[in-house]
This record gives sequence, C-alpha cells and structure tokens, in this order.
Amino acid sequence: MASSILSDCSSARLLPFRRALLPPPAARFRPCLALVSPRRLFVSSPAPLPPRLRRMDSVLAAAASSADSATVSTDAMAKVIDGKMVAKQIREEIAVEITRMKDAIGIVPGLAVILVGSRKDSQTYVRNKKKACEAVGIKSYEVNLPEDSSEEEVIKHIASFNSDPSVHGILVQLPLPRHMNDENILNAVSIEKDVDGFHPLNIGRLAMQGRDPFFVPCTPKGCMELLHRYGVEIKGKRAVVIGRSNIVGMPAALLLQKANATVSIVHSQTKNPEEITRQADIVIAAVGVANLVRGNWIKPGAAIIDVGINPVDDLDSPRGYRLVGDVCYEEASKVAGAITPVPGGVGPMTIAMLLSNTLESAKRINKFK
Ligand SMILES: NC(=O)C1=CN([C@@H]2O[C@H](COP(=O)(O)OP(=O)(O)OC[C@H]3O[C@@H](n4cnc5c(N)ncnc54)[C@H](OP(=O)(O)O)[C@@H]3O)[C@@H](O)[C@H]2O)C=CC1
Ligand SMILES: Nc1nc(=O)c2c([nH]1)NC[C@@H]1CN(c3ccc(C(=O)N[C@@H](CCC(=O)O)C(=O)O)cc3)C=[N+]21
Repeated sequence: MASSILSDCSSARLLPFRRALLPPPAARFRPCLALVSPRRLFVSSPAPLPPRLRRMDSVLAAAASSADSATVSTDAMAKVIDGKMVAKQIREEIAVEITRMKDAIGIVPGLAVILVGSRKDSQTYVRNKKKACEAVGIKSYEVNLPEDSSEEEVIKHIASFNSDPSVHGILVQLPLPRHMNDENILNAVSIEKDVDGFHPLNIGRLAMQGRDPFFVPCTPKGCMELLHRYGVEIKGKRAVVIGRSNIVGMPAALLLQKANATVSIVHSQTKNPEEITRQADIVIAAVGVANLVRGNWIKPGAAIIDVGINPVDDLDSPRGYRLVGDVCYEEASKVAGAITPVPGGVGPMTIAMLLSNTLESAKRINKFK
C-alpha cells in the first residue's frame, strides 16, 4: 500500500505553505539503483547506552531486534528504523521511572508549553505533546496566547514558569509570529528548564569540547538514539547533515561530531549536494523539501535518518494530505542499509525525547537518582 502511494517521488504535489523546490526528476533519477547490493553498516546487537538510559537497554534491544526480523523483506531492501516502536518503548520506561520518583519523593514532573497564535500544525503538535505527557504521568501546563501578543507578554509567562517549582520543563512552540524575536524569547527560558535545548548557553555547551549542555535538543537527540539503538557505528564514519537550522541540522551535526563522525553540512548554497551526500555512511536530512534526496544521492548501505515532515496533497487521505519526508523513501530504501520512514520515524522520537528531558530535569532539580 505504502509503495503504491510513494511510487513516484517526483509527482507529489506540495501543499501551498511549503516551497516546491523539487529537483527535475528525470535528470536526477537513476532507475537501476535497486540492483546495487547494499553494504550493511550494522552490528547485530545495540551499542552500549549512556548511563542515564541504561535501564532502557534491554527493552530497546528487544525493540531493535524485533524490528530486524519484522522489516527486512529482501536483501536489497533497507532495514526500517522504526521510530514509532522505539518511542513507545521509551515512553513505557519513562512512565515506570515517573512512578518510582512519585512513590519515593512525591514529585511529579511538570512540562509547560507556550503556544502563540493559531497555526493548525502547531496546535496539533501541542495537543500531541499534552497527550504524551498525560500518558506517562507528566503534568502539563499550557498557555495559549493570541497571534498579536507582545514579546513582553510571552516573557512574562516564561518568567512565571521559571519560578514555579512544579514546572521542570518549559517549551515555547516554534515558529513564533514574525513580529517576535526568537532569541529574546528563548533567552528568557531558565537554562535548567530548557527541555528543548534551544537556549544559546545550552547550544554553546553542546558545541564546546569537554562541556555538556543541560539538555540536548529533542529531534537531534532522537536521531542519535535511533542510530545507537539500531547499532549503526558512528565513530570514524562519514556523516552528512542536510540542513543547518538551529533546532535540527546544526545540533545534529554537533552531536555526530561529538560521536566522532567526520561531518559535512549541506545547505541551500551547497554546490553538488548529491555528490557530497553520496560519500556519507550516515545521512541526516532536515530540510523541509519533500523528496529532495533521491536514490542516486545515497551510498549503498548508508543509514538514512529522515527528519523532514512535509505535507503533500492526497485526496485519498481523510485529511486531504499526507506527510512525506525529505528523502524519496521508495528510491532510497532500495539503496540504503537502513532508513527511517515518515511518518513513524523521527517524529515520535522527538516527543519521547521531550518527555525524557522533562523527567531528567525533574530528577536533577530534586536531586533524585
Ligand atoms: N520530525 C521532527 O520531529 C521534526 C521535523 N522537522 C521537519 O524537518 C524539516 C526541517 O526543519 P527545520 O530545520 O526547522 O527547517 P528550516 O527551514 O529552519 O531549515 C531548513 C534548512 O535546510 C536548508 N535547505 C533548504 N533548501 C535546501 C536545499 N534545496 N538543499 C539543501 N539544503 C536546503 C536550509 O539552508 P539555508 O540555511 O541555507 O537556508 C536550512 O539550513 C521540516 O520538514 C520540518 O517540518 C522539524 C523539527 C522536528
Ligand atoms: N519548541 C519547539 N520544539 C519542537 O520540538 C518543535 C517545535 N517547537 N515546532 C515544530 C517542530 C516539529 N516537531 C515535531 C514533533 C513531532 C512530530 C511527530 O510526531 N510526527 C509524526 C506524525 C504526526 C502526524 O501524523 O501529524 C510522525 O512523524 O510520525 C513531528 C514534528 C517538533 N517541533
């Protein structure tokens, strides 16, 4: 079913609010790529976990190995990196930890979300975050402000959450209205409660050798977790990150570099992006252009993490649209060694990492191990 929907990456029509920057399809698509036998980059057991997540190790190992058997259909098809399943397992582990903390010290983690304006997609994300919080036992606080609010009003709410001891994480939903300065607003979030990891001090610490941020931004952290869970070796490998935004591309490149990959960053001014991408053992695509990365951009056997969430017209879908990634899945899955789907890849991991950061914050603030 999925393959019939995605059978032609060049024909997806973008919804009006996304720029249509698709490459000319005939020029870039080489139809015989499925014949190339992928060189696998994977080990059978997951890599060791950082101490904080070690408790989740066995669950996630089981998740990864069940994904192995469930999703490899032929030798030429990439392994599906199932973010939805891994995220579910992580949420279950978080719920157990929250109960343990509540029973031991009577504290429940709290996450405050501030939404300015009435963008439909932002409202959906905020609703989903709230549901995810409730399901694991995190108390959620929400403030909805009108589009024409002032920066001062937003900062006033941030300040009140900064000093509220029942709030351990604060998230300001992006994008903010155009008249607001993101930097002024993100700077106002207490660095100890910055569960999005967007505060300049957190980003600065992420960039520096020998320093650690309080929080790692959720989407790049989710990408790294998926690579770890699926046993993708990073040290000494070539990685290409497509996109350099403050919230995804740039921190993803820093994390890959911290994990000892040799990293190149491809952006809108890069010449020959396909040539550079083709050298990568690991690709993280975070662009916002549907199906930009074609099969012939990919090195056989590479691991592909597709962050893009792009709505394209689909009259057969109840919503009138469906979501596709930045990578042409149908082509890429015939060349890559492993690949995340959209939906069901990085998106659910972003939310799971937000919950994980909120729990981590509540533990740190209350000195609970
Ligand atoms: N799955 C998830 O959890 C999340 C998904 N997303 C999705 O990820 C995508 C990227 O988001 P975000 O980083 O916020 O986007 P931004 O628009 O902030 O950044 C896009 C980046 O892509 C680069 N770019 C644009 N066009 C091209 C091109 N043709 N070739 C190469 N590079 C290009 C831009 O380059 P330049 O810097 O030169 O302008 C920029 O660095 C979106 O689809 C978004 O919806 C975002 C957050 C979370
Ligand atoms: N302060 C802030 N922090 C963010 O982390 C942040 C943000 N602002 N603004 C918007 C982007 C986008 N983002 C997503 C989160 C989950 C999915 C997600 O769960 N996606 C599902 C599909 C959901 C659907 O079907 O609509 C999936 O990929 O399977 C997607 C995108 C977080 N962002």
